[in-house]
Amino acid sequence: TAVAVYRGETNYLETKIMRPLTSILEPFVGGLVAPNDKRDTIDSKRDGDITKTEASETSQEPRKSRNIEVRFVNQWHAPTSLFWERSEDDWIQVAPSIVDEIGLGTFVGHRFMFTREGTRDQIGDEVEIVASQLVYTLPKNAKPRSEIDGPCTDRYPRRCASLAAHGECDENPGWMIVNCPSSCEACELLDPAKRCDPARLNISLEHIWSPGDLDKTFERIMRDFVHLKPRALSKPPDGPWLIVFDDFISDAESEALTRWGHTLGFERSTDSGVKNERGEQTKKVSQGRTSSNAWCRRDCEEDPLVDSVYARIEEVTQIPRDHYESFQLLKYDVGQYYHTHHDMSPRTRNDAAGPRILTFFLYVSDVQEGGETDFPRIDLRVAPRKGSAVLWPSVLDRDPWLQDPLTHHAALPVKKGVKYGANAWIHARNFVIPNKYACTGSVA
Ligand SMILES: O=C(O)CCC(=O)C(=O)O
Ligand SMILES: [Fe+2]
Repeated sequence: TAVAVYRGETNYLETKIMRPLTSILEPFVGGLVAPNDKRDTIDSKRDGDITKTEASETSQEPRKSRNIEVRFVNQWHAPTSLFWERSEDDWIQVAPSIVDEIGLGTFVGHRFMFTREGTRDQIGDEVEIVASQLVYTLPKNAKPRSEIDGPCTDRYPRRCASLAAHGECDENPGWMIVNCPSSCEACELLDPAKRCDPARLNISLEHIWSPGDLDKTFERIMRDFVHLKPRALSKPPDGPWLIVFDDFISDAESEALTRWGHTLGFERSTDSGVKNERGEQTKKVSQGRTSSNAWCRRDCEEDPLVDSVYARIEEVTQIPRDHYESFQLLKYDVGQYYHTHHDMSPRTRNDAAGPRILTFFLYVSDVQEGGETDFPRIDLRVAPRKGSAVLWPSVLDRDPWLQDPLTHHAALPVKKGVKYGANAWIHARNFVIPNKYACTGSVA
């Protein structure tokens, strides 16, 4: 098996190298997944992606016998990510951040490319591994492909044409416009200002809450959902609302969420950086957050045991589910944590979906020791207990466009056991439509 050396993150990369084929093109665009490639006909719907990738790995078997270890050197002015070609015109990220260089196990004939860190923005040319060369350098003066090919060029020349012919420009417009603008004849929509204009997306500019609605929502929850055993650890006027539900999800629901996390594959959590000119948010391996996570989309979201959790959150918050991000499933091993942060970034006020206004955090497992959610500014800690949940606002009652700084929080390190959790983030406006059009960089 390949041995990876990656700036102290050996485990992460080893995992990626040993099973790169289990994760589909997820990291390319904030919140979006590549459409299933229609060239492969897949009978099993649920496990379609996995079936497909296993098959393509087998077909590469003979090439793997020519394993070599090589170094990739980044002399470009900014950090880059590295992608392999998994099968013809189908690329997958294998190294999220190369500041100077990394070593990787690979095989002769394998093709790779560098991209701008955390995006699919190709920098320089594609290169093929040859037996006589052990070092591959991205030069200082390498140019983004978009500068050479023109701004409106497909990133996957063959695949884009095929996907467009199968209607994916309408089915999956965000990923398709960003990656296949030429095949979708959508050059003008590459510009996020145009693509994400709320008027074009036909979404209301209104905030779901008027001033005063936040307090009313929490008061109603305390009054009407006694069977979920809500306890207000903090409430106005002494502090922000912070409600723990001792009984929020069933064992079956908890187990379904954990199972989905493993099926989809937990990957090291990322921070989001700047947006590029196509509106893609760059992603960096997070320093402040050492957990791993997976996004519950598609089949996961449709699982009745996940659907029922969504339905309960809708009932409790009275905010429709098209304001929610997909569940972010989290896993913390011993020593892993998330430093103090806020879930709502003030700059998201201008996003089509508006800022996050509520966090529903689900505790999906018991933890033997550690792993509390800590709210340092109000001196409160919530210990994880399987089936419980905590709910807090990210914004202020008197002006729900503004961040409430008192709900900064952290996940304290797990000391013993494994912690599983799930975030449901709720936005001021419709999230689903902007997300479909690649207008919600801020997924993680
Ligand atoms: O794990 C926790 O307790 C909190 C996680 C969190 O704050 C987040 O993912 O934004
Ligand atoms: Fe958080």
